[in-house]
Amino acid sequence: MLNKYARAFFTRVLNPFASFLVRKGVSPDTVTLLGTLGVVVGALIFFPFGHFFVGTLVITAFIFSDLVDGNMARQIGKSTKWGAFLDSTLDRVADAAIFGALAVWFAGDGDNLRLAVLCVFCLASGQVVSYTKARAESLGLKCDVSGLVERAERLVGVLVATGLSGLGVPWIQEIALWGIAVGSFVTIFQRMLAVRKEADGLEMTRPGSAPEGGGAA
Ligand SMILES: CCCCCCCC/C=C\CCCCCCCC(=O)OC[C@H](COP(=O)(O)O[C@@H]1[C@H](O)[C@H](OP(=O)(O)O)[C@@H](O)[C@H](O)[C@H]1O)OC(=O)CCCCCCC/C=C\CCCCCCCC
Ligand SMILES: Nc1ccn([C@@H]2O[C@H](COP(=O)(O)O)[C@@H](O)[C@H]2O)c(=O)n1
Ligand SMILES: [Mg+2]
Ligand SMILES: [Mg+2]
Repeated sequence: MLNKYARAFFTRVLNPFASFLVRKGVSPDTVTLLGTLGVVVGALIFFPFGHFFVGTLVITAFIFSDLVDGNMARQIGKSTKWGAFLDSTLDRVADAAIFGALAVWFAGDGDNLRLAVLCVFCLASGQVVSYTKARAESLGLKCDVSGLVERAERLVGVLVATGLSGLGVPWIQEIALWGIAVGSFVTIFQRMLAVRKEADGLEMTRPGSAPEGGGAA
């Protein structure tokens, strides 16, 4: 949903900054790499020690690089397959750092095993959500349904709630984590059903055709 409705707005807002970086000769890949590094370092330095508010601000500052890199690539007319691969792969790394660092806090000084497990579930289910689309596309199948909770929802949910929790708002983080966990679980099935439909449709038009791209796991 956010991807559909908020992306255009943020693209317009970030456009001047992306143009500035292009003029300075910065490459989209550099922005992808530095943005991810900032998110990972911000998450690992602050969240495992319970510094939720500052951590959220640092991560938020870097996470918007994910919208800037693609914008820059489009401005210079160099949207490459390598860039798409790098962007998506590092998205997974950033997501793992955010939810993993929160899990470390809750399993340790945060002393809340339920939330630690919930963070691990959010991490794992979020990665599966992304994998469904990546695997479908590698098989030449469309995964047209975005689903209830995509990456933007996961990030906004966890960051807003963690930032507010750092300011002392009670329960907000637990509510957001449950929302992300349930939403991601539903999204996995939404995407699997969509791909199943697409695969069945292709099978009807090309019965008995050999599976494509079967080598990858
Ligand atoms: C007093 C308040 C204290 C609290 C402070 C809180 C501050 C934090 C506030 C906001 C955090 C904002 C987070 C920013 C979100 C960043 C968005 C972003 O990068 O999203 C990435 C997403 C996807 O990008 P890609 O196309 O590059 O990636 C694809 C994706 O990874 C796919 O994964 P999947 O979805 O399938 O799981 C892969 O399949 C694919 O391969 C990959 O390419 O980009 C978008 O979706 C674009 C839309 C972004 C919308 C951002 C909206 C932020 C909006 C508002 C936040 C403001 C809230 C203010 C809160 C105040 C609190 C009351
Ligand atoms: N280093 C990069 C990063 C991205 N791209 C291209 O942009 C697309 C992603 O756009 P976002 O707005 O979601 O960042 C991606 O699919 C690539 O085509 C790139 O070329 N190099
Ligand atoms: Mg990007
Ligand atoms: Mg990305």
